[in-house]
Amino acid sequence: MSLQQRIPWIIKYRPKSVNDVVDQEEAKSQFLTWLEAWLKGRPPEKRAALLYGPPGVGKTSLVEAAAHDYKLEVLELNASDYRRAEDIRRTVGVAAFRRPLTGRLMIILMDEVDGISAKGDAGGLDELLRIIPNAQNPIVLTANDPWKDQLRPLREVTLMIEFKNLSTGNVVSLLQNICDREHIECDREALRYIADKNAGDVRACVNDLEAVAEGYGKVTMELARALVRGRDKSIDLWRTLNDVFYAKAGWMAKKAVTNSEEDYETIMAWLNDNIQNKYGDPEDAFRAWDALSRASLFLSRAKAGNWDFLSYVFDLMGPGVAMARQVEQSPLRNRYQYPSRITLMAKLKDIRSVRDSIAERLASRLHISTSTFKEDVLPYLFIIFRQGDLNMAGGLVVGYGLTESEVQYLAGPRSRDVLKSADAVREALRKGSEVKAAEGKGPQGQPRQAERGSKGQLTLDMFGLGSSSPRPSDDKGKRGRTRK
Ligand SMILES: Nc1ncnc2c1ncn2[C@@H]1O[C@H](COP(=O)(O)OP(=O)(O)OP(=O)(O)O)[C@@H](O)[C@H]1O
Repeated sequence: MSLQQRIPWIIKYRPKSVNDVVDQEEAKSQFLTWLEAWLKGRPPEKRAALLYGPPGVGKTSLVEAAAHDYKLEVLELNASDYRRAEDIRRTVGVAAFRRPLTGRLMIILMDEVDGISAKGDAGGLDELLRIIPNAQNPIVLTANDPWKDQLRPLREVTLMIEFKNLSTGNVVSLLQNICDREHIECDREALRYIADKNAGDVRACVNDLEAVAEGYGKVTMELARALVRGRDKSIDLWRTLNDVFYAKAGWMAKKAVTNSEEDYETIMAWLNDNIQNKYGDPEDAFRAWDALSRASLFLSRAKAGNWDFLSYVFDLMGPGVAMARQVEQSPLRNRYQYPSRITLMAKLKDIRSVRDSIAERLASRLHISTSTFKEDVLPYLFIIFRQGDLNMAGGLVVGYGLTESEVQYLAGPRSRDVLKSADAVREALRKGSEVKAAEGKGPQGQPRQAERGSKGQLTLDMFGLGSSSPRPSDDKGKRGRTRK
């Protein structure tokens, strides 16, 4: 793994062994007794265990840690993705009766079974109930709230294991341990503050700790107070971005955007400006930006009253951006950056209108349709403006007469550099014109294009924007003009 990549602390410090799971002694003992019955070849009467309790207290961690200790495979599924009877049959149904090649047991882990709704299930729950009593592999279900009515039959056939919130003292020690291993200076009182604010949710605590430490290099009470109290905004946003960019599956990214306290446009602006920071591959980045621009389209339709479109907005902003990263690489290590004000405004106004205005103007210059432009040309413009040669980008700005907000759209965080480069191109063109004029006035009075090019001067031809093209708007009247 390259140094550029970083692993979020909740993954880095996930318990590797059952001993690392803190403060859940009773749950641990119940779960291990149940699992050991399986391992001894005497499957327990209840062949599924239902681990329940508040979020972020170690339910999933315990299952993964036990699998690690006993060298068992885990098949992890998300119940909300496996609602239909057919899906359950194809996944849990097959796995429950099959031994992996190692011949050892395989734990089937279904997260969030309380996400199964009675209405939308199309038989998923019934199918699960049919499989459990005969399963040949241990099935583990997790839930935050197992007391919903429709889960009653499931409660009857599973071993219910309760997980409680961790005590503040244990959470503080856990956070202190992370700080020590990261060599981060921390104030114990600040850790206590973070633990209190999150009321036993270790995932939230570790995320908050990382947000403070990563942003400031230390964890003081002052920082914890300022940041953790304001978590609804800054930390929630940070968490949303992290959960999208580091999502291992589409549903995780979707959950991140739907659970965020931020408004959709703000999340979009942040994602937009940080895609480049996180995705090193231009094609990944393009796919992510493309998904975002579609999300923006659906959002405007939703706001026009078609609220059904909101679910597409979530799909495109979350899984659309997360799954755009197809290469086998972790996101880059770069820190998140605040979207520049102009970008934010441009995005909030409407990303699409900027895109459409570029498409309309440039498509007619290139004699292609706007949809061909968007599909075949725009991706290259993104690459040139965001990662390519600045001189080329500057030339395109001048040649196509792009406005500042259009440059913002194409270049994102690099727009200032591109605008500067465009100024340099204008200046070079101006000087070129002066030379031309001077040569025109010379004794022979015969300036030759080829000679000027060979002197290394810039011309719009160099950018494929020769004089046959219509003149760019902000260049009108300047080309060929001489300065006295
Ligand atoms: N008891 C614990 N001991 C050590 N680390 C923990 C514990 N509980 C949670 N964590 C940390 O918090 C992260 C999230 O925990 P985990 O996924 O196990 O929570 P969960 O109870 O399954 O939550 P959810 O109900 O939201 O799925 C873990 O990666 C780990 O870093």
